[in-house]
Amino acid sequence: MSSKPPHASLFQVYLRLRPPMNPRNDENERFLTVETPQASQEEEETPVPAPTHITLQPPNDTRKRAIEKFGFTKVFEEHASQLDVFQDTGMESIVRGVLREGRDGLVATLGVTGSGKSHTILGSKSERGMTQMALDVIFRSIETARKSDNFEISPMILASLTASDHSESQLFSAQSFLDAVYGDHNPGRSSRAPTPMSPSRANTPSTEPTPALIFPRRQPRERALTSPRLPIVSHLAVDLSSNAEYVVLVSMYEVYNDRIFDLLSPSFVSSQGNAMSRGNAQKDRRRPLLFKPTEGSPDRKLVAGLRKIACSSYEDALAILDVGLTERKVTGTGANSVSSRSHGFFCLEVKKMASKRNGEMTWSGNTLTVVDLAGSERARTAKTAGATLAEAGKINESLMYLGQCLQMQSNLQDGVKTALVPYRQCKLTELLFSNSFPSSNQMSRGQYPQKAIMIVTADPLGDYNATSQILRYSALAREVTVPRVPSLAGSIASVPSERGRSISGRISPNDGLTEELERAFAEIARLTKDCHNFAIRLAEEEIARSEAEHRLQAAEDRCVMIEQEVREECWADMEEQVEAERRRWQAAWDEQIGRHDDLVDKKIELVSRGFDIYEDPQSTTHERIEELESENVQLRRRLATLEREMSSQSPTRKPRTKQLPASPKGLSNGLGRASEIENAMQRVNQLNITDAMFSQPSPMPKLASPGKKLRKVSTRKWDLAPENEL
Ligand SMILES: Nc1ncnc2c1ncn2[C@@H]1O[C@H](COP(=O)(O)OP(=O)(O)OP(=O)(O)O)[C@@H](O)[C@H]1O
Repeated sequence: MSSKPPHASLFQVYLRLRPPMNPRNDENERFLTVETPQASQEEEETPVPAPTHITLQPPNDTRKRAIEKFGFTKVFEEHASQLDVFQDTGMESIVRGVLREGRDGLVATLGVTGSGKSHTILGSKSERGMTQMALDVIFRSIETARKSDNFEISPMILASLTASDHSESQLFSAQSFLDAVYGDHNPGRSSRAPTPMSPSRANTPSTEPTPALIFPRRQPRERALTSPRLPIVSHLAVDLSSNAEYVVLVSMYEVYNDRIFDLLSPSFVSSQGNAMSRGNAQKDRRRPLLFKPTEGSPDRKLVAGLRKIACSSYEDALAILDVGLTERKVTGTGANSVSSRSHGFFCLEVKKMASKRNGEMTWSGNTLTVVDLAGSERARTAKTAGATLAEAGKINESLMYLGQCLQMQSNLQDGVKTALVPYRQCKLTELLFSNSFPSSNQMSRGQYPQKAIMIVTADPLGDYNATSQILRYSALAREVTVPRVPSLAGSIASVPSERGRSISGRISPNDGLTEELERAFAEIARLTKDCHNFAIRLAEEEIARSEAEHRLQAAEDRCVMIEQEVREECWADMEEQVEAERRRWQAAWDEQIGRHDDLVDKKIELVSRGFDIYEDPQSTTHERIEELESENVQLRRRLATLEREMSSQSPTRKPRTKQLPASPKGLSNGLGRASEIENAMQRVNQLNITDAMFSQPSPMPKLASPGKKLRKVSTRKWDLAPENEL
């Protein structure tokens, strides 16, 4: 068995073994051994090649399982350092591809939870990971090729970068982004370029696009300020001959529950500012992004609408990485205290600027994507429940699809004509593989398939079943051996022939018996061979069964997840209904209370009226006086009219207005109107009396109704008007 030449596969697959966490305390049996490679016999001075194969020895249980042997591009044993892995996986050539050859690069880690994926990709407090080392190599390489020593990302550069970007992204300078995240208390960042509002920039035409840069304020984490500097990779810097300006755009996203979320534009702030502290129960209110062809890139899918941060230094890029990592979903499980619950994608786009004669800037470049996959896990081992278990279901499902794609890759190498790699089954495989198959159109435009490596991590003392599952679909080659049972037929066969020759030194005369024996031996040999073949088939079946078990496990996880989702939906529905009902009852209650209050008010009013009916005597008196005065004026007018009439009938008589009160009876004459005048005069006199009466304070009690009395003295029309008018 030999692993296939690297160029034949989409991914070069490396295996890295994790050292035991506590060597003294590990009770688990080691199930994985590294095959020692054979040194070339011809050239004795040639160093021993690196191991490429491992053997998986099933645990000694009742199940007779086959021994499996797996082949990889290279196997890194427990003692391999971060730098060994960086150098020997060919990261340098991947970075060179991005910087010089116009080829995208992809580095991903795959493994069971807790096997060391994040350690490999992101490092630890004392050592850097693949991402940081790749960033260091990139920045060291472009610094030597830069035209100017003091390159600063001006608003103009940012604007031209935005115009050249096809992924509908929002671009910000690292400085404005970090200012938004950390505010002013940002020690250790004084070396960065001035802010866009600083005086040195005041004269620059403000062409920087200004989409809202909202980010919950954070306290800078300790790690961001004291990031490790080891291992040193300065010797790996790529020589870039051309003098140009470069900008590195950093973007980060995670695939969580098969949806893509930007890690650099969070939508909510956790109280402690750490994703670890965010309960998984908290609803995900982030807006998922689409992986789609865009207007500027119709034949290639891109994650659209990401936030991209333009960095001109290693420190800036590191700070951005740190911000994104605090947003990533991680949680503590039974298998790993800091377990990644999403597949993290960290994209480093290296943009090279070329200025045209008219001063216009054009940008070209490629992307290095570093992927930290979430680990497959068994609910029993990880002791997960609820939302974390549901997440695990999604993780296992996406890894199962990834396994199918990787298996298809090894089939392609074997020359098996299979259908296309089924990478469109989930977001994870789409993101990992869609750039591996550029269309002929893209190829003609100089877009080559990406260079990709997969680092499979395994714990030789960990979970045998989960590890063998991962190795089965990720290995470039696989061989199954069945432990041989000592052949009974062989031992029997050897005995008579020995005996036959040793006894006489000649061929036995009993030829018939010998022939029969030989036939029997041949039969036994055939049966033994069959038996061996059956054993191999049995081993294959055993593997298929364990794969089916794995799928069953994934399906069960999915069921649990669906159940969880349904429960959550029902719960949300129920809550909504209860809330609606509560609101309805509240409204009815408020209405009832309102009505009751009105009723009480009315009752109070009625009761208070009964006790205190008050009429302002003064205002009533005034009204009455006015009324009577106007009546008086009318009466006087009437009187004057009557007098004029009378005087017109007897021109010799003088008007007797003043005498009227003195002798009212004297008016009773035969003219027919005298009595009327007399009445009127009486009324006038009465009114005068009433006037006098009202000008005095009212002697009547308040409750008495003066209106009634006054009404008696009011003049009625028919008292004065001529009869014919009535
Ligand atoms: N090569 C190594 N050398 C030293 N420590 C290691 C190594 N690999 C892993 N570890 C340690 O093992 C623990 C688990 O590793 P890590 O978090 O990287 O696992 P993981 O595969 O990313 O898990 P998950 O999928 O749950 O996120 C960590 O404490 C890490 O520091």
